[in-house]
Amino acid sequence: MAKTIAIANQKGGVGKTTTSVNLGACLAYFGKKVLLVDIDPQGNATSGVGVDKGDIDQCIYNVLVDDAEVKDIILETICEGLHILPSTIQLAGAEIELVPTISREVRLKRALSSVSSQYDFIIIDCPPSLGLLTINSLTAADAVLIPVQCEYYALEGLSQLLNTVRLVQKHLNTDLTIDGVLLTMLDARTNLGIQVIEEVKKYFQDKVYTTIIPRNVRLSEAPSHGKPIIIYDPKSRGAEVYLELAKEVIGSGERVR
Ligand SMILES: Nc1ncnc2c1ncn2[C@@H]1O[C@H](COP(=O)(O)OP(=O)(O)OP(=O)(O)O)[C@@H](O)[C@H]1O
Ligand SMILES: [Mg+2]
Repeated sequence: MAKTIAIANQKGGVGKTTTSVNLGACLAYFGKKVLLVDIDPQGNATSGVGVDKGDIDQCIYNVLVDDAEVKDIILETICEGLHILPSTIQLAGAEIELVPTISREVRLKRALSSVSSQYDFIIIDCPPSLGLLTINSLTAADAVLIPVQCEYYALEGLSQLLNTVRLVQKHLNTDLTIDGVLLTMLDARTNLGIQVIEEVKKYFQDKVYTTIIPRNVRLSEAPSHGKPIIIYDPKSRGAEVYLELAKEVIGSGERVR
């Protein structure tokens, strides 16, 4: 069985997709079999691994709404060992279309269980909201990784996210753990970044990843080339830190297959 990690924060632009794509690619680089699940209608993780959204007939929308088989929709990516369950803008309708359906919160979990044994890790890139798509992700996950940008108001909104995690733990997925907070986009030249690190560590203590992701221009360029950083610029600082994060994630325990 794969270890399933949801990358979630309802705040926009904190590094969820950058982390999903690059953690996924780096885990695959270390020989792990990885499924990247794009559950954001923006489809940034899909294009970030080189898949042209215009070429896709069916996406995760069909899995969630039409009960399509996951195995028929998964695509290979430019990284060996990294597969993607893609998303397109069609998914935007799912949030509303799922509302009146039976077992609407467990659809992703059920769908992924059919392929889980084929992977070491399943990484879910969540949208910037706490709606049904994020609830489905938290219900399907063993762990949640929360990217937090090293900026003012970094902790704002986190109590709402933690509350949602607690509700999912109580009602839908008792096994869900918070594996950690990942500090992202640190600008080491500013005192602000250091202050945010201290504040986050005070609040989350040992639940903060040792790896901290700095601001790195190569990381922001890579998506427009449809490549994860280890392919776009393997010698960059961005590649180094995401490899470090992948090691940390592998070290913190895979499920025994
Ligand atoms: N470490 C970094 N250094 C420089 N730029 C970064 C870094 N991480 C992310 N970015 C850039 O910041 C922007 C937001 O990142 P990203 O798309 O990963 O956030 P997100 O949380 O997925 O956003 P959304 O909530 O819209 O899904 C993107 O343009 C991305 O390229
Ligand atoms: Mg995103």
